Amino acid sequence: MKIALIGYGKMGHMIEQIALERGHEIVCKIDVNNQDDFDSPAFASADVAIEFTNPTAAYGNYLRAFAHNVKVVSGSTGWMKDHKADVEALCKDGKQTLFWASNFSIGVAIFSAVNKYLAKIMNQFPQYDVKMTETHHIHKLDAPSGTAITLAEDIIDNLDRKTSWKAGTTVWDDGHVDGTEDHKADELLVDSIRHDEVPGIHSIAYDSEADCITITHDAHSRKGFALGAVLAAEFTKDHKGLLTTSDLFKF
Ligand SMILES: NC(=O)C1=CN([C@@H]2O[C@H](COP(=O)(O)OP(=O)(O)OC[C@H]3O[C@@H](n4cnc5c(N)ncnc54)[C@H](OP(=O)(O)O)[C@@H]3O)[C@@H](O)[C@H]2O)C=CC1
Ligand SMILES: O=C(O)C1=N[C@H](C(=O)O)C[C@H](O)C1
Repeated sequence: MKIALIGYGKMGHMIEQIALERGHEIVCKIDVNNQDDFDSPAFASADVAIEFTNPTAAYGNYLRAFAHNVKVVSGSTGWMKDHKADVEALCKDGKQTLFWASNFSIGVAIFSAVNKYLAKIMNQFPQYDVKMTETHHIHKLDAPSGTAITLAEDIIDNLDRKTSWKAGTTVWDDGHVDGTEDHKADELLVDSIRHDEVPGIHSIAYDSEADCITITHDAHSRKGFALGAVLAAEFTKDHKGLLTTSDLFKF
């Protein structure tokens, strides 16, 4: 299939490599310096555009792709709080197509199922309090991570004693700490750590006086995210509307 890349940074490069290995053609690569290429015949010829940029650029990129009727697969995080409703309206009844996931790795899809199941079980055990910690590289622009927010929303949907999530502290490599651990009992605290070049670690801990149960997903590299994004693009070519990983990985 023909793929356009929007954003040619760490993820864009890895997606290109995996897409070529899987026999796809990269018809166009758009970065900050060649925005006019959105209006090129090469971009319009793409079956799907794969977008990995940043929290502020993502939504505008979707609009530019939709203007040329190009379907989008995107992993950019941090834009949902401002534009979730807009995107839902645009993709209603398959008018436009966006496959978005806060995390494309198969491992996180499995981890997410375990997270939901564990949260349900914990309704029977009020002695455990739950907390989440995510760790990423120091270049990351958003905190908490998109994956942490998705996992937190899944806990809130399944564990009666938590009704919302709250960003806790962000601890930096130099020891500097932003934010506060203050939170109400019904708020799920999500802490962040920004360290070196860590690709992404998400840990959920249920702590009681007697013991602690922790589940962790630890990405060894960005390869799993990139492979998932290419699998999503292959799926999106033949589907319409607002899509996500639960449409792709069914278990
Ligand atoms: N869902 C998932 O599985 C994953 C999601 N992510 C998310 O994907 C996003 C990108 O991550 P990553 O590749 O590591 O980040 P990078 O910073 O390495 O790459 C982003 C690229 O997008 C470019 N860019 C910025 N603005 C625009 C624009 N308007 N149009 C086109 N390109 C633009 C940047 O250029 P410049 O540097 O010049 O600004 C840079 O080359 C982040 O939001 C991250 O959270 C990351 C990994 C996995
Ligand atoms: O910025 C990153 O690198 C990552 N971002 C995503 C997120 O915010 O959850 C996914 C992954 O953890 C890497």
